[in-house]
Amino acid sequence: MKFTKMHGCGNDYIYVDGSKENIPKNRKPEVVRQLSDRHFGIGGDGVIFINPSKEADFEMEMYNMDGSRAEMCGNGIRCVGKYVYDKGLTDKTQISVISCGKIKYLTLFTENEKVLAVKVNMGSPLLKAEEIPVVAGSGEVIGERIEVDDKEYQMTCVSMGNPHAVIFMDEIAQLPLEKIGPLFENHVRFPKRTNTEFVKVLDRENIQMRVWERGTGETLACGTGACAAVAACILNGLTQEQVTVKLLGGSLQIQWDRKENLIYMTGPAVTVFEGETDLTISGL
Ligand SMILES: N[C@@H](CCC[C@H](N)C(=O)O)C(=O)O
Repeated sequence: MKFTKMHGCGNDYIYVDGSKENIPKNRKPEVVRQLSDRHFGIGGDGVIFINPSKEADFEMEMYNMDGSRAEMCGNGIRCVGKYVYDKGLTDKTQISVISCGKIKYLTLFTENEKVLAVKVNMGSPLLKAEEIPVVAGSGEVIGERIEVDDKEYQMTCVSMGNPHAVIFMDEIAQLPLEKIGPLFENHVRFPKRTNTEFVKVLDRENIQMRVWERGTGETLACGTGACAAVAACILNGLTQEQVTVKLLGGSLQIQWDRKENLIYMTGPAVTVFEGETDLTISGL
């Protein structure tokens, strides 16, 4: 099986051309776990299949490291844009990509025929509790109390197609994410589990963020998480509409255009290496 290893701000995935590599859908979770393993596989935060689509230019089929499917992936979709352009699968610099039935629109920024950065219209954030989903009284979950490991936190919940709980903190550098991350992810209030963003507001234009991702653990960056964090900042009156999100692996520019109610994400997309792997080890 041929693959390309790519990352966006250090959030690294294994990219596979689904039109060429025919892996049965029911075997994908197991193959994903094996390929993502950083000791016994290629290593990555998960696997993304790029498939043909009738509704959009391309389809993104995204899996977390544990083999679970995710509805959307912000860093991943920028790399999909780079993959299809750099490999000549399109010559357009404005493309559409569908994931789990939702179409996103990408603008590709190129230099010397290669994509360096991508701006994505990530659509409107969903704020109603049942849309996220989070167990709460009806309406939006903004600065609501949640108890984790005998400690009280205030969370703001946002769906960017996938679920996010945003927690504001004065300090995040020393936070024991390995301990508290899984407790948020699997908390009884999140029926589909959750991604959790721990955010320190630096000023009205800059925030710092660490993330515990559903199905993967702590990653160096999360694009949908950065969008959710900025939406949460604005809902809590903490920042302006255009914000730089500083993550462990780099920075993303996020804008929530309140008039159009659309979130735009701009950031890098990088190819690390290409290779071929023998899938017979997983019995295929
Ligand atoms: N890292 C991604 C999000 C990947 C999916 C997430 N773990 C989930 O299960 O929802 C991003 O950049 O958005």
